[in-house]
Order: sequence, then structure tokens, then C-alpha cells
Amino acid sequence: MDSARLEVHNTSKTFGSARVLDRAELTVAPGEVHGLIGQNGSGKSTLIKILSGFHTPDGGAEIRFNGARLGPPMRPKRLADAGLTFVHQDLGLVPRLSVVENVRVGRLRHGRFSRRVRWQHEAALVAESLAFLGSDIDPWTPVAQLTLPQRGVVAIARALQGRDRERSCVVLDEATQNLPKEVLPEFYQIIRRLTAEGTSIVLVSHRLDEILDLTDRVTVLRDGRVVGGGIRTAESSEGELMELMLGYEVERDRIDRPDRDSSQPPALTCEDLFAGTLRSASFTVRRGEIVGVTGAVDAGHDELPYVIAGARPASAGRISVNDESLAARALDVARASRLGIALVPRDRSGEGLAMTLSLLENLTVPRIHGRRWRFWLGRSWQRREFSRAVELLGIVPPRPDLAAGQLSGGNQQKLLVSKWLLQNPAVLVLHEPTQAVDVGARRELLLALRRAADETGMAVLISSIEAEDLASVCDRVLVLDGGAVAHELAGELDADLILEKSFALAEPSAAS
Ligand SMILES: Nc1ncnc2c1ncn2[C@@H]1O[C@H](COP(=O)(O)OP(=O)(O)OP(=O)(O)O)[C@@H](O)[C@H]1O
Repeated sequence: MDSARLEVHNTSKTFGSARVLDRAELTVAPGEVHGLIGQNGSGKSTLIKILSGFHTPDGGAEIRFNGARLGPPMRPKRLADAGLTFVHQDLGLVPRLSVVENVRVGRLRHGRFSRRVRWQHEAALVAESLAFLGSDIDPWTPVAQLTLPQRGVVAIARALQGRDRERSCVVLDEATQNLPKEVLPEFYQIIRRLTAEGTSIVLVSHRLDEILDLTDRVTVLRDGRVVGGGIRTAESSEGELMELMLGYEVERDRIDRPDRDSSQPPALTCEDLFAGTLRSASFTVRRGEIVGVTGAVDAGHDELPYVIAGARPASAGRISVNDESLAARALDVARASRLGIALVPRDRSGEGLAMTLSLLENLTVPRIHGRRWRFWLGRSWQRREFSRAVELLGIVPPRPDLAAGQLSGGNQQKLLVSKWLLQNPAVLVLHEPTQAVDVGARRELLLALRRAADETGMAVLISSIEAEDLASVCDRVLVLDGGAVAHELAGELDADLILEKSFALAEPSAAS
């Protein structure tokens, strides 16, 4: 029998006194897609970071690749030479550098005598890798100018280069999280093409539909332990996997919402907004209402949260919150905040949280300034706010002094959402709020938004491509196309209908 492509044996990791990975085992066969799933904080990223050499495991671990011992220690150069490569959640690209520099870093070839890098040759190699992925991105483009899906393709091209197809393994750590729904089928085809050539894939994902569609087998982690090793996906179901991951069944009903009084005046009014891809976007969100905005790539829903919160300039239009109204062009973050608008951005690490500051500081610093409290009063207020956040969204571990960067991705997301939710803004605007959040916590997060809208009258606008989330929590969903509202869906919302409307609008333009 062929040896396994990747074997992880007896691998544990302890931070301080907390053992977050406990004797993990994982075996990936040649040419298979192997899913790695588990709830937030279950140890998936820790295991991947051990494989990539970022964390050193506790003693006793052994990692083998194509039958030979690879580590620990896991040396990055040795991993790449052996054919074990990674695409991390944050993609790990340097925005100010070009695509070619990002892809070829560490692999640039020099002329024999001149020692100069032959850039044209390097760019041709990169163009070839991109073409394999069905992309025609110009290798000289700075990464900063690329869309998120394009950045995803670049990160994958970097992981694939120079591989020996029949001996390599690519680890995709939540790499599909940044890709819009309509490019996913293409991405899945790439994965199938790779495995057909003999490459193995490890896929870490919170999307159980993706895991069931794409993987041959799956390994399930719970609280740092493997609770299901190499389960055949064809013989399993979403419900079974969910129960293994969480240890309980998740309710999937639509979240109850009170009957809306449609005569209520709007809390947020946007009139004829022009900004980036937005072209005359007009709509309202009433007090206590949750409105979803969605659409295909470049429809404008991605841009909207930032324009409303004054984080991106608008060229025309008006934005009003209750009785106060402003030309959108005059809006900046400070003015938006004075109007009562708060933003939960998509980019958690870049714009949302300060990763080196504590959970307590992240949660309360935006509000503690300006309060003329005595130090100790401020301190006890901070601790109370932290307890509220933990209660609201179940942040784990609930340690106020931990640095935000030491939380798992999903728990960072919960921290970010609670930071703004607890401020009780008049208008809360969120971009992909459930990203990286596991299936159980996702419902808790949506329920918390629903409660805030119902109990405090907060007007909530959610920009997302997660049709299921929008259908379960929103009062209305607006589907954007070409920067303006093309459809308004209300009443009994249905995820399939939301997707159908978004895609139906995307198709004609994709063909042109
Ligand atoms: N550098 C660190 N120091 C201390 N604790 C850490 C550190 N990195 C991770 N942890 C803890 O290890 C546990 C596992 O985290 P990990 O990121 O592996 O979870 P995960 O399964 O990838 O979660 P998610 O789905 O939310 O990304 C968490 O409790 C986290 O807070």
C-alpha cells in the first residue's frame, strides 16, 4: 500500500497552563481532499501552525510526509522542498509588493554571473501558475490593487508553484472565506484538478456544505482532541458532523422577529449615494429593523458599510440618521460616529482589533476616553462590559488580560462584534459579521443582533454574501446590482431566493 501523504502523530500544544491541542492525529491519503473541522477555539489553526513551523509542539509529536519523518522541528525551507505548502486565512501577502514579488519570494533565481534577478523570466513563471488557476492577473500589479478573490488566487498560486504533483500537499486554512459565492464553483474545480493530478489537499473550513461537497474524508476536533478521525464524508451528514463538532444540535429555524410597524420613521436614510461601485443607491432602515444587503461581485454591497460609516469617501448623495442629515461627501468617521453610526468592518486584524492589546482594552478603549471617571470606577466599568460581552457571544477563553491576537479567529470575530454592539449605536453597520464563526456561535451572534434591534431600537444593516444568515435574521434584504438596489425582498425570506436574485443579476454581466 502507498504510504500516506501526511501523517500527524501524538501532537499536543500547551500555552501557559492551557493545553489547546491534545495528542492530535491526522492522516491524509495521496490525492484526497481531507477536511479539518471543529468549533471556534478547537485547535485547528494551532495544528496548522505547528505543521507550518510557526508553533513548536509539545514533546512526543511526529510528523511524516510521503513516508519519511519531516519534523518537528518543522523548517519552512524543508517543508516547501518536500511539497507541503500553506494558504493561510489572512493569505499572507504584502500589499505594496507586486504579484510576482509575492509569489516568488524566497524562490527568485539569479543570473549565474550577474547575480541579477531575471524579472521577465520570473513574471512568466508566475503568469503560467496563474493561468493554471484560470486567472489572467498581470504579474506586475501591486497586490494592494487586487480584489479579495484575486488575492486568494495569488496566494494559491504561490502555494502551488514548483510542486511535484504526486508528492505534494496544500493546506488551505479557511482560504475560501474571502472568496465570493459566485467564484466558489471555479475554485472547487481547481481543487478537483489538483487532486486528479495526485496532489493532496487539507481543507480547514466552517462551511459544512463545502466540506460535504468537496472532501473525501474529514477529521473533527473538539476542545483540542480528535473526536472523529478520517470519517468518510460520503457516509456522513451535516447533522452528524455538527453534533460531533459541537456536542449538541443546532437549531436552524428562522429567528423570530416581531411584526414591524411600517409607519415607523427611518433611523437611517441613504439617498442617491455615489461612491466607488455605488451608483445612486437609495434605501432606508427603520428603528429596530435589520436590513441585509447583498449582491454579486462589484454590485456595491461590499462598499456600502464603509461609505455609510464615513470610512470611504462618497462623491454624491445624502445620509441621514434620525433628524440629522449630511451630504455624504462631508461624512468622515468622526462625523458618522457623532451621528450614531458604528461599523463592524470585515478586516478584523487590519481595521477591527488591535491584536497586541488585551481583550478588555479592545472592548472598552473606544468608550473610556472622555469619561471623567476615577481610574478604579473606569476599571470596574471595563470589567462589567467584558462580562457582558462574554455573556452575549460566549468569547472563549474569557480572560480579559489575554491579547486579542491570542484568541482563535472565530473568537476574535465575536470580540469585534460585541465591541460595537455594546455601544448601543443608533445605526450598526456590519460587513460579513459571521465570517470565521462556527455554526453554533453563528446563531448566537445573529440572535444577539436581533435582540439589540428589538430591545433598543437599533437599526442594523448587514452586508453579506451569506444568504442563509440574511434569511434567518433580516426583516428585509436588498439585492444590489451595478451599485443600486435592484430587488427588495421582504416577508418570508428564503436563502435560495436571495442567491437566485443575486446570481440572476450577475449572469448577464459575466457573459458580456
Ligand atoms: N499564541 C497563543 N497564546 C495563547 N493561547 C493561544 C494562542 N494561540 C491560540 N491560543 C488558544 O488556543 C485555542 C485554540 O485556538 P485555534 O486558533 O487553534 O482555534 P481554531 O480551531 O482555529 O478556532 P477558529 O475556528 O475560531 O479559528 C484557543 O483557545 C486560543 O485562544
